[in-house]
Amino acid sequence: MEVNIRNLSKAFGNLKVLTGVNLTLRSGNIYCLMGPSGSGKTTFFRILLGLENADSGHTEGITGIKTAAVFQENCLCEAFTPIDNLTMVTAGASKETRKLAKQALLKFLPEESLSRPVSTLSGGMKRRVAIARALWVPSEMIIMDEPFTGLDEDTKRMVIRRILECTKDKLVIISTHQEEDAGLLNGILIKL
Ligand SMILES: Nc1ncnc2c1ncn2[C@@H]1O[C@H](COP(=O)(O)OP(=O)(O)OP(=O)(O)O)[C@@H](O)[C@H]1O
Repeated sequence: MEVNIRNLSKAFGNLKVLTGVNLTLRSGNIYCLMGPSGSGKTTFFRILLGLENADSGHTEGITGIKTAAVFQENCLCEAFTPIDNLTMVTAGASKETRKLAKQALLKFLPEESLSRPVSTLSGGMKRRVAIARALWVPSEMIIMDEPFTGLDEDTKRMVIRRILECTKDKLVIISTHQEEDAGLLNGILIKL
């Protein structure tokens, strides 16, 4: 799968956020999107996800592809458990599905945390649930907006190992402020 982004521009009033962005993104790669705060990383993701319209330019190859995302705000259902947060994004919540969701989450979190409401988890634990959910849902493309925020160094490295294991044939785009993350992810650097 190949996604082509051609001459993409976006402004909010007088503020030019994206100006003539040209990129070709291919499955099997992890792209690390870097740029100072306010350079338009989230805006770029929102355009790819269809949540925002570009002012000009276009994207090819993205219509209809299954996409998973980690947003900066986690976007979890706080009253529900981590297991519920995974099963609710896939069809059905059979015993078997719940068992698989639990197995997926155990790679990220201690067992005791999986059956209490997300609202009782720490910030870093919530982040891990959001990442586990994006890796759990069937997808061809995964977008992660600063997924490592709030994770300590060891946890970040564990999460990166999981991302590498789970995304082999997918197109993955991850924004980060740490250039070393691109190295850890064997990622291709994109500077905005
Ligand atoms: N809906 C909006 N209306 C007006 N301005 C907006 C809107 N969305 C984003 N902006 C502005 O566009 C600029 C880019 O924002 P964006 O969130 O894309 O940056 P970012 O690179 O993701 O930043 P950070 O690294 O801090 O998350 C910022 O100046 C922001 O205030």
